[in-house]
Amino acid sequence: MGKAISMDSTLSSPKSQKMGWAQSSYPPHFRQPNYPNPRVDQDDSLQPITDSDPLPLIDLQQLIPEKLGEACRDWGLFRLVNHGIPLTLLNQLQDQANKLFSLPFESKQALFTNPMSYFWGTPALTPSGTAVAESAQSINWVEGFNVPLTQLPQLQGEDPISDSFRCVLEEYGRHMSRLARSVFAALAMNLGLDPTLSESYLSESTGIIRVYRYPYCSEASRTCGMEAHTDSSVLAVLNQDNVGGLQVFKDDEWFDIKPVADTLIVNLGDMMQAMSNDELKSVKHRVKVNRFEERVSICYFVFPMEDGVIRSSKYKPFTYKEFRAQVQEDIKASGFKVGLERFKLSNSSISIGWGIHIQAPAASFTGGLVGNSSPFVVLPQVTPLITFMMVLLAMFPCLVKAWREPRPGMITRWVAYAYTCGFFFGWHVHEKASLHFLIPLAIVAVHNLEDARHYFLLSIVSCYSLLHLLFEAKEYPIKVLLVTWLGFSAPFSKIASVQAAEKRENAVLHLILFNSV
Ligand SMILES: O=C(O)CCC(=O)C(=O)O
Ligand SMILES: [Fe+2]
Repeated sequence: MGKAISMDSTLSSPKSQKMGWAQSSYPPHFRQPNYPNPRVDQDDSLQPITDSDPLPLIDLQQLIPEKLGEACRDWGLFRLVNHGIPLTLLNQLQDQANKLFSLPFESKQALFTNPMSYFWGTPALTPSGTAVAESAQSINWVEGFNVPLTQLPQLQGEDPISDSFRCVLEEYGRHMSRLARSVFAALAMNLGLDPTLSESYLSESTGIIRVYRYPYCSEASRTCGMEAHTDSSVLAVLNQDNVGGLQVFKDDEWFDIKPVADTLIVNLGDMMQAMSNDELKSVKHRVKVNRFEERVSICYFVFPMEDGVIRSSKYKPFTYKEFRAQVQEDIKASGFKVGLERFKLSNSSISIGWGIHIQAPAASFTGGLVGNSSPFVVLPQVTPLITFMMVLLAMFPCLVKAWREPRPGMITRWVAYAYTCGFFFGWHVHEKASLHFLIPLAIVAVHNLEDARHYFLLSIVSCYSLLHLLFEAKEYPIKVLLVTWLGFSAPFSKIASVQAAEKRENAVLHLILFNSV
């Protein structure tokens, strides 16, 4: 990389940003030339923890899995204290971020290239770091740098700003991995997760750091720094400056997550929720913008292995790669992330083991328990179009014959045949539909022994297929009678057909004799 960045001397101080002199460092969309200078009399120091802070507090030096689990079940996020990151490093990181953001807009675009990137207006990025093009574009009042930690060495070069940024991030990244590992291990223990899965469920090599700046905005009440969302990661660790603006949604209310000195915010993402079978929450959160001050935050995200399968009793097995692709598809199509809902098994889904889930069809008034589609476990799903083609194909010989030699006397027979095809191959055909072909067949059976034979066979099939509809105890005798009658009548039908065959043979013999005489 190593590009030398020329900096305007008035832009070199982060403080100059807060005084509103540095509009040229903002993406053009965020520049507000006529807006009065932001207030400069803000107290820059972070506040200590107070009793009024409702957030659960977790001490990393004394990590108690039960306490951690409770915080994550209840809030899906917590404030982390005693995290072991030196205060000097945290301050250096904030300083470096401020310096980087105060570079002219064009320089920032040039400085970070694939797979690192500079972005603005949306936090939704593709794996290569470019913004996902949303169909319904809603601008988020934010700019940022996306840095996959494994790519950090790429920032090494002669440019002093990006180089010092790299050094600080490398050290910070190591702390983040350590933190994520400890928190995940404690949560996994609390959930009773299989320890052999840990490696694929939390892959430290996937760690990325996002550094955000939320410019001040005259229309703060109508502008979103970052719209409400859940994170796709396993865990996220947020490090915010003293401005504030982060909010979480809990019990139908938005709570301010106040900046507190020397603490970090850890929040759970969608992957953690799936792994925990929805026991833990991927918390919904958003960022508000400030009318007078810009805000800087540094967020670390860690994900599962791309191709590792996540198994859960609440979701279909999926890989993080599939999840990410689905999120991007949804954002492109509708502007919104649908997230875990896309992979959810419905309440009527039954797990039969070996990772196989069957969607149990719901009973409906018209469809009965059969429903419109009972999914197969192994076979491909049959669609109405396929069944339509099958019915047409089965009817084809009959249709061709009827077309070539139209015989009105045969119409009942053909109707019976067409219904039989529909019964065998049609879409959502109930057993009772066998009456469709049995009734016309009964009519033609009176005149033709061949048809009578077909009628006899099909009426047995039809009667047997209807037996399960007689499920009440008092209907049992009817079942027995039906089966007995069918069983006894079979030999008679055989005798009748033999007699008929004999008659036919005699008739042919007579005919032959008569002709020969
Ligand atoms: O800037 C923040 O405090 C939060 C950022 C965030 O929620 C995200 O990047 O997903
Ligand atoms: Fe987030």
